[in-house]
Amino acid sequence: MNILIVGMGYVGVTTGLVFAELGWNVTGLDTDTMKIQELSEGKLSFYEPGLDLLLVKHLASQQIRFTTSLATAIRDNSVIFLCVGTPSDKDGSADLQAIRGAAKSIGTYMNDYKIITVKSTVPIETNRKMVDWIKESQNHPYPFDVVSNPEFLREGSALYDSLNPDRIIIGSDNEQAANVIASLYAKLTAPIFKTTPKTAEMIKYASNAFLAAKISYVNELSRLCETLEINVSDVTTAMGMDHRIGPHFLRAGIGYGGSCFPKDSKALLFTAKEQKIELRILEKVIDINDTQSTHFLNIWEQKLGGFNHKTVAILGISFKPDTDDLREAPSISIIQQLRTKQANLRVHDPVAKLPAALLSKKVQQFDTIEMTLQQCDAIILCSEWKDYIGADWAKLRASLNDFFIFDGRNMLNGKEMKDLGYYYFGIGNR
Ligand SMILES: NC(=O)c1ccc[n+]([C@@H]2O[C@H](COP(=O)([O-])OP(=O)(O)OC[C@H]3O[C@@H](n4cnc5c(N)ncnc54)[C@H](O)[C@@H]3O)[C@@H](O)[C@H]2O)c1
Ligand SMILES: O=c1ccn([C@@H]2O[C@H](COP(=O)(O)OP(=O)(O)O[C@H]3O[C@H](CO)[C@@H](O)[C@H](O)[C@H]3O)[C@@H](O)[C@H]2O)c(=O)[nH]1
Repeated sequence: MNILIVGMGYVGVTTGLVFAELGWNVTGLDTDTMKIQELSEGKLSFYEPGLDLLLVKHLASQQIRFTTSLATAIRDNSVIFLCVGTPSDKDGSADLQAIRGAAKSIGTYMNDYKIITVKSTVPIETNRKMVDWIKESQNHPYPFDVVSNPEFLREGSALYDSLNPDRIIIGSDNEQAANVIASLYAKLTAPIFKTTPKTAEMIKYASNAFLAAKISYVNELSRLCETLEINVSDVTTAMGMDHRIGPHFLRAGIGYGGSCFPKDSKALLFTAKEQKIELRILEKVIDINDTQSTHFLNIWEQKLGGFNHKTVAILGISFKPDTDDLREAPSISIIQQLRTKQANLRVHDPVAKLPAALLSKKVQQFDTIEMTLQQCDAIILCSEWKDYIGADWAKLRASLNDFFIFDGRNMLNGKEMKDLGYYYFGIGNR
């Protein structure tokens, strides 16, 4: 079967390469000609462990190819996966411009039966609307089915997650179309859950909002633990030993970021408001996340005696380790807050680069941890890269002017850092 993937971002590239790995013929399409040119040369436009090698492997095997030629790609492929972006609009709703654009192109260029599968995260009822958008743009009423197949991969472990999913959700009103999509995943061992398109759409949002809620729950708890002088990590480690709670997504920190939790929680809230239903827990989840970094910056400011004219190292700017994605990264909000407090910032990340608009005489990025820490008064850790966990903190002390470490991810051992002579403060973690 020939598969077309529309949208060559994190999800599209990973999905395409995974289908190539499973033995299918894949074409990757994007409107961004530069991206397609680079992919055709074996280069990724983003950092994601393992994908680079797989890209080179499947370019060589000709299991995957890339194009910007919409009409030909649509005609040549019977199964089309939509992996285009669905970013937040100003009002919090999902911007469906790219999805609608792709649907119209498919309607315009299709020449026989197609299964159009939506992998992008889209609001409830979008799959139903897709049918109308495609029909409106058809010159001839070729038959087609629209299937919802939401994606659950995490950045930083996209390949592993896609090859080892906990479940595969297939939402379709047509059993035959659902079976075709299920057959594409036959070599994976994951359970397949078949349902209606709108239930599939809801499963995606409900899952992300629940994971975000777990994080905001422990983040709010971390504020109380901080004042009561209780180590929140000890509390959550023990909580996680209860199999009804589970150990995952209980790490307190400066808040969740990334291209999904912030936008998807807002989009679900928008849908609820449209239906005049209150989702009060979700409202609080978002509010706690929006205020978490400021809550702890204020505490750290007091410990340090003010950020004014202090030199502060920011270690780890990506929204989580093993990615260079800065979308909604808490580090960016922290950098902006510290700039208004007149701090001088020295920034480091193993792969992510600060956008030029954020760089200035007072905000500079360096290539090594050692260079970054020169003459710093304090360090703020924003994402838990292994480079920081495994750093030689005894040696690094020599570069510093003062020894404050504010650990926004509770990634270092507080006792060990104090033994090395640092003033260590975490998130609800003394
Ligand atoms: N990033 C993740 O970890 C992740 C995980 C699960 C689900 N999702 C969802 O998957 C979708 C894609 O996310 P992403 O992070 O891969 O997005 P992205 O922004 O990295 O990539 C989207 C790509 O689509 C392309 N595009 C836009 N309009 C197009 C069109 N009409 N035709 C062809 N290409 C077009 C863009 O040029 C871009 O390359 C979103 O709905 C997101 O919520 C993302
Ligand atoms: O205990 C935790 C776990 C995560 N985070 C933060 O939460 C954010 C999101 O992390 P993660 O979920 O690992 O990464 P994403 O790539 O954003 O993946 C989420 O969003 C994707 C897009 O929808 C979904 O496909 C995935 O299932 C879902 O985990 C990051 O800022 C993490 O630092 C915490 O603060 N504490």
